[in-house]
Amino acid sequence: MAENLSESVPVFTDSPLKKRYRTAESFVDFGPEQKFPSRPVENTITVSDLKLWYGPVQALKGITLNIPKNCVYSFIGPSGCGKSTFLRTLNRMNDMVPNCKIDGEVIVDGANIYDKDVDVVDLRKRVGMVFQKANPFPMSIFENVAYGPRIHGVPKKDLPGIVEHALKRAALWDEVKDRLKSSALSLSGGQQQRLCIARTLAVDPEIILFDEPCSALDPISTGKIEELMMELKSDYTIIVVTHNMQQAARISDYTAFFLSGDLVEAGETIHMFENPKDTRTEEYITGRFG
Ligand SMILES: Nc1ncnc2c1ncn2[C@@H]1O[C@H](COP(=O)(O)OP(=O)(O)OP(=O)(O)O)[C@@H](O)[C@H]1O
Repeated sequence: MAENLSESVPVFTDSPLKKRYRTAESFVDFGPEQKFPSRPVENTITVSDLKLWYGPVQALKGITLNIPKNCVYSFIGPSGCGKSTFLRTLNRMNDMVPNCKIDGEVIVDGANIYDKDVDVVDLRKRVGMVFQKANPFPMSIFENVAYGPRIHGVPKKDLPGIVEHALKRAALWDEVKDRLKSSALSLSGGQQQRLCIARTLAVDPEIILFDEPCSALDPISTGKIEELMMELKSDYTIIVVTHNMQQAARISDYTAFFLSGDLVEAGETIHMFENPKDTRTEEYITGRFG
């Protein structure tokens, strides 16, 4: 079995992609012998012909995309191409935008999240979100993480265990375990972002949407969040909007490239960066535009 698998998978050793990025300022390295088995994947989100308008302006022009379970999926593309808009359609965050109209289907766990009877609060518990700028509540570290479970009716006696577990999972526990009653606003920017991740994890989501989670962070804090996203995919599906192509290449299993409201190309990250099918993708990832 193992032999068959190793025969059937492409092995990238000294690829043009590695050369390209090594000669640029980045540190992208897919490792000496990364293997990408063609395996059957189970999708957690299936999007069909999704269109979105802000008033008269069409921001998404018919997006069709499958997102597999337990992966990191990056959305890339130039400013204004619609990647954040698309991300927000996956847990109906655009519902709050006046004059926003949506057409098409987003199936999560077998049900269209745009059906009339969908409980949006429950949807956002299952599909959590971490924003560009860390936004802790002006309360203690403990209360920030306990907030979600509390409003979802978790008994008080269970909160300390949930908070500890979420903070450990967000790789923050060791840094805050002796100051849980301190204000969350006393944490550094990177710690605040990990606290926001812990807050999201505390309500036990299946999918976590990250909207440029590192854009306000220094390289060390960015590295910690990237490492965390890669660890979390064993239990969650991670979807991340990023402007940083090196980041997409470093952390994601799959990448989708958007341009002017269209999905130009999507697939395994290694294949997209190594051998893009569309010249517009190639131009974007090689820095010729955007
Ligand atoms: N609330 C809104 N009302 C009206 N237009 C909007 C709104 N949000 C986004 N848009 C428009 O929709 C288009 C897509 O925006 P979106 O923020 O999704 O792009 P993006 O690719 O995430 O950009 P960036 O990388 O700059 O964040 C843009 O033309 C933008 O101006």
